[in-house]
Amino acid sequence: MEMKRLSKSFKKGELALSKVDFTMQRGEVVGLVGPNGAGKTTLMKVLSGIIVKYDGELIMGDQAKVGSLIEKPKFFPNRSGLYNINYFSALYGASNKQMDDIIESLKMASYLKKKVKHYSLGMKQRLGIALALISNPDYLILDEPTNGMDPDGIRNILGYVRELVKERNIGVLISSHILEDVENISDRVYVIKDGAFVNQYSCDREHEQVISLAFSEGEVHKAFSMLGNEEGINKQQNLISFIYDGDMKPILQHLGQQEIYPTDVKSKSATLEDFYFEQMKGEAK
Ligand SMILES: Nc1ncnc2c1ncn2[C@@H]1O[C@H](COP(=O)(O)OP(=O)(O)OP(=O)(O)O)[C@@H](O)[C@H]1O
Repeated sequence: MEMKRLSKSFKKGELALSKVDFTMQRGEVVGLVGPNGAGKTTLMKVLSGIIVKYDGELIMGDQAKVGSLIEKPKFFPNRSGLYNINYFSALYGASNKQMDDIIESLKMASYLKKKVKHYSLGMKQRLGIALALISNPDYLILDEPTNGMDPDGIRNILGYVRELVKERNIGVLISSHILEDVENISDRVYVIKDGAFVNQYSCDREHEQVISLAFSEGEVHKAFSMLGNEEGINKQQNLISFIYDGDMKPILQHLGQQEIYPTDVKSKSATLEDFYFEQMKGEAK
């Protein structure tokens, strides 16, 4: 699935998405993160065919099917979950065996006979995922699928999505504000801000470290101005931190030449969260 130079505006002169290039292969999980209003849902709606008026070129394999869970899916609220599942299964010609597998994997059996209007948010999310899978899609688009779920539920859903990718070789695009979840499940993550992709994060970048250097109060400002050209550098009180993938020795020697020595040096593996805040610099945390 490929999207070239996607632009979308809802209001004249205001672009919700601006020249976005996107690709997703079958067999991979792609994350999508960004602040409220960045354009995540709009992109997902275009990719899943809910929004059909846009500028740009969407390229998809012949007869590729897309299943999606975006915002509030349309259920029959006065009917049971089972009724909803049977209704949509009949519509898409899904087999009973296929539906039984989905129900079992999503652990939905205990509340399937309840009316959907009495479902909790997490139950509705699971039903939405089940319905997105009924058409046996090649690509699955999930907009905040773990919203409203308890920790057990989140683990179950994310584990299930990973299994689906492996067993059925589908491609999954998933958004969430829980960056740790996105990092755990994705192969790579697009970071979107103000309707444009600002960067991409690869989830196997183990080599990158977040370095934290502590300085005495008298020296922290001088150290900051000396290190100021390190990418994504941050200063909080007497701590200076930045993402770094090289040898620290030259940096410490550079400071040492001015007789500035950190009182403490710490490093930890960089995470999606570190990367995200580096990209969002200037935004409120
Ligand atoms: N139907 C619509 N009519 C008018 N403007 C819209 C519509 N849908 C989205 N927008 C605008 O497009 C921009 C992107 O919205 P979108 O819902 O894609 O953001 P998002 O990244 O999914 O945000 P969130 O994290 O809050 O879900 C916002 O400025 C929003 O107000």
